[in-house]
Amino acid sequence: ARGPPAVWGLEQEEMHWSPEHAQSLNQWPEQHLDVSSTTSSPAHKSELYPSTRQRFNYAWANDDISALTASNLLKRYAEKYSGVLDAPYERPALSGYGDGAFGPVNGQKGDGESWPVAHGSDGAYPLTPLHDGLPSAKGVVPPAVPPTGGAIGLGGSPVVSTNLADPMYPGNSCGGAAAGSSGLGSSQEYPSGYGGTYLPSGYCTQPTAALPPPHPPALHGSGLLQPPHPSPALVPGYGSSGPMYNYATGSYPPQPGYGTIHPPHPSASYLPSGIAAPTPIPAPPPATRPPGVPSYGYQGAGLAPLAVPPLGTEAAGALKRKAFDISGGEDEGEGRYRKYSYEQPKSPYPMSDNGECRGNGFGGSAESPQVAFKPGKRPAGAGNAEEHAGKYGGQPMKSMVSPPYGAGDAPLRPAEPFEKFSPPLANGERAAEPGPPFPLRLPPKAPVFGSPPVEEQPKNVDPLVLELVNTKIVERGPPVQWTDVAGQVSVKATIEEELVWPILRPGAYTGANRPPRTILLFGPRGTGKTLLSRCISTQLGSTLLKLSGTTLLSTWKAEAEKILQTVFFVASCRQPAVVLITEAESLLVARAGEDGSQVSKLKSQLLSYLDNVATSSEQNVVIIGTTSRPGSMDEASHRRFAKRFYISPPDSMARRQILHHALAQQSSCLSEREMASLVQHTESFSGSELVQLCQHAGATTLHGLPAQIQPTSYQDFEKAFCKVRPAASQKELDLFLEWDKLYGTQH
Ligand SMILES: Nc1ncnc2c1ncn2[C@@H]1O[C@H](COP(=O)(O)OP(=O)(O)OP(=O)(O)O)[C@@H](O)[C@H]1O
Repeated sequence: ARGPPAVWGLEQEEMHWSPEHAQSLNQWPEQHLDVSSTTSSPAHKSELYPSTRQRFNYAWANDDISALTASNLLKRYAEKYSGVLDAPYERPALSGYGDGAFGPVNGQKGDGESWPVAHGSDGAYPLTPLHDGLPSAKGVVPPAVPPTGGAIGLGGSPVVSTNLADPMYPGNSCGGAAAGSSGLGSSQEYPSGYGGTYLPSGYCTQPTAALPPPHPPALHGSGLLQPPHPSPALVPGYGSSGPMYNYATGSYPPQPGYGTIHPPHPSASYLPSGIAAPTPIPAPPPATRPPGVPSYGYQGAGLAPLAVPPLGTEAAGALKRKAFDISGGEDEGEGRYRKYSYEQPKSPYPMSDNGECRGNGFGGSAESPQVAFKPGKRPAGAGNAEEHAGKYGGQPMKSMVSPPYGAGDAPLRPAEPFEKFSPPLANGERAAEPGPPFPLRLPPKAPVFGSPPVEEQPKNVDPLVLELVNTKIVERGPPVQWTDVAGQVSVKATIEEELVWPILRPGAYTGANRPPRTILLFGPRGTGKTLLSRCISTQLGSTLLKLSGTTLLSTWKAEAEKILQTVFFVASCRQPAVVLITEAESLLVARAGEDGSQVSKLKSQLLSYLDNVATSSEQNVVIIGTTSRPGSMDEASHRRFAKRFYISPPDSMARRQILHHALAQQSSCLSEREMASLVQHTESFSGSELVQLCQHAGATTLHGLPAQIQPTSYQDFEKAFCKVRPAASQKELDLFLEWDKLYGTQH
């Protein structure tokens, strides 16, 4: 038999293809099969060899074949090819294709040379395109997939198997010897390592006598036997241009049990024997990385993966936080917001209403033994206060290196206890400050906003203005922790989840929900908006630049635009940075006043910065605006802030905490009932007003006896109430609530 003509023509120039060849090949089935009858029973088609029926369709389709002839042919071919057809796909034709099938070995076979064939290629040709299991015939040898090991790779690739000198099958009694001597193994191009028997045992099942005769020498000589595989890639082991197996045998260590083998892939040359070339696995894009993937630096640094709450659960989170607020934080011991809350202070004011304290408005309580008030103790760690104050209180900062977010060993969150409220002391030192979670400055980065690096002095930045910004606007106050802000539990939780964490872990927050970079805090004066902003800056480990809108328009009016520009320039250079603009409404006022031209200029300048920060993905700059008059801003302005949080006056628990800690700074004697009354009478007081109230009450006592002898009493507070009143009326508070409903971010 001759090979199928359809695939031969590709190298016709090389093999001197001519129309005569085509004609003779087109007649190949008739000539070879010697068909003489056109009758064929359907029974023959369906019954005799149903499994191989399709493979011989070309015979049945011939009109000249008789049923008997066809039946005999089928039977004969079935016997002959049963071994081939039913064999695993790697077995057949490896030597059957031999050089006859694959053509010139390394391009060195001449057309006129004889082509030794192991056991004939007669059957291989017609079967090649029909055998579904023959990858080489179908052109599906996957050269790009290296075998995973010597044995597997060899077994899985028919081509490689052909090259295999298999000591396990030394005496191939069923043609193997012949193949070894006359097949590829004996080819002069192959060193001895490839010689010997290279047929797997599967060939033993094929009786040599049953194999069809080899190609007529005339076909070889005429060059008509072209390789059925036109692409050298399909013949990796033998193609002259195939790169896979063209290696010197000696360069590969012998494989145990298989003798010398070819390497799985050229790129595996650096690998020890038997190890497949690694398939490069592209790193998943950051957008698809789940939080636990170790490619992230902060986890690689040995930090435990943080369970980052998924975005998109805002509503559920808000509900939980609301529930927490409504319940007054009763579940805070177990709740997730415990860290945002003050620890419920144990009252230092026992029931001592027996008249010992002067001006006790509650009258004496005979049952209540009086216990002298002990001034509030400094929490543990107070010994570090001086050290800490020195660190943040005027001494030059030693460490100006940014926390290595995502790469270093620095904790991503400070390990603060989150239980104790320890507000900043009046003189700037901290009582129980655990210290900054990380150094507060970044190395200069390439700035955004189109400015050059900080090393290069920008031409359009006035050095004096730059100095002003560095000295007056860049804040160097003590760090503020979440627990330093009384109340606002749900706001703090929302800000941490939606702003702080995403900035600290950029890889964990990707996709459509870009973390907000612009926040508006609105509420009555003194409710802690600035304090909360400083806390956010601390949590981010960022530089804080605090700019007052009214100061910009009054004191610094002449240089207002330059200052605003320089503020954002410095922020860009000192990322991560928080630009806090207090009284933002003065810059974003809806209607222009007398100096409308300058205000509108500043307004558009600020709005462009807001847009820039919100859209740029390259920068770690957060803009926080605070206002106590949100209604005076136009909607286009306040909507530039991605989140708008209402910072309400403290609730009763927060008031108690603020009072408690304010009084801890001075000597006082208030019973629990007095404290409860105080909390009750200070509704709608802001935090700032509560602190003022305590200061006034404490100052009253100084007029008489020394403070340590005359602690602050409730009567002192009664007098102080005359001086300190809540600035926000109930009507104003209602307006805040209304505005919050309209424009505020639910949390
Ligand atoms: N929630 C609070 N927890 C603890 N202290 C508070 C709180 N709110 C206010 N204070 C006290 O009041 C002081 C002033 O607060 P802060 O400046 O943050 O208020 P504000 O809302 O920014 O005021 P303004 O609107 O005038 O800018 C703080 O330094 C702090 O001592």
